[in-house]
Amino acid sequence: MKESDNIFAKPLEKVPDFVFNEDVVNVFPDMIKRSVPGYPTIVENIGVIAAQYAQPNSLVYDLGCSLGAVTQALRRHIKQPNCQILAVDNSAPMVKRCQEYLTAQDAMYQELTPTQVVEADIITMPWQRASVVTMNFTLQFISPEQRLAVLTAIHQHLDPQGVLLLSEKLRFDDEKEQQTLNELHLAFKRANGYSELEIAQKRTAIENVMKIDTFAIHQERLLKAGFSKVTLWFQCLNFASMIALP
Ligand SMILES: C[S@@+](CC[C@H](N)C(=O)[O-])C[C@H]1O[C@@H](n2cnc3c(N)ncnc32)[C@H](O)[C@@H]1O
Ligand SMILES: O=C(O)C(=O)C[C@]1(C(=O)O)C=C[C@@H](O)C=C1
Repeated sequence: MKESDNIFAKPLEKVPDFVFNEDVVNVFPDMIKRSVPGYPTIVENIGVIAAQYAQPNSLVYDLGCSLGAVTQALRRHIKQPNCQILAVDNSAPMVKRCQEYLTAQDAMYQELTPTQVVEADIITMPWQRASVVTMNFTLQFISPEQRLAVLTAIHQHLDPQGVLLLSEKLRFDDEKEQQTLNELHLAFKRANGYSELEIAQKRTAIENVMKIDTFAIHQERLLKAGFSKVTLWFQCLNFASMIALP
């Protein structure tokens, strides 16, 4: 049963750093839909875009898969023969629940792309060649000093006809733009039923563990990692999704 997110609804003596634990897993579908403007559109169209780049007989990564929303979209849209999806997350409760959801999807639909869910750390795991890599609001939780190495490894293992699909919360160098889009994001959260207390406590919880960059920094880092072209295909308020070509 999908629960509604009220993790930060009561005043906390000390707000702990945000962790993708069992409590978050239980409310995650509600939390991310009410916190990330455009999330359903991004997830579904990652499936559409990935299907244009997936190569036959290749691996597809969903990095930081959480409960597998993107993995399920990939399974619905990718039709190339003999593709395999590797859904990766370093949260044990996320991996356990993701496997349960994918098993349920298997029971409802025939001939979905075979998928394996693994608990692993993107920073240290061994890489395999792939034609599609998705990182949907995951890189922002990896420490900034480790992001280039991760993206370089992804590029080195990416099929020349493949693609990296990267979604991130953005910050903006222009002060007025930052203030406007940040305020509109808070309005989005209020419109989705979050109280001022929940918004404030969630901000405190993520401020040390979720470090966001500008689009320019993402673009520069991706080009440095070896990607040839970075295209912004979607933005809703301060949340965006990019196509990075090898
Ligand atoms: C905002 S959630 C991603 C949302 C998900 N991709 C989706 O579209 O529904 C971030 C996820 O990244 C995972 N994560 C964070 N750091 C990681 C790491 N170093 N290795 C693997 N997974 C990581 C977290 O456990 C969490 O499930
Ligand atoms: O920026 C915020 O206020 C958020 O809650 C963002 C965000 C995210 O982008 O991943 C943070 C944690 C949860 O995974 C859901 C949403």
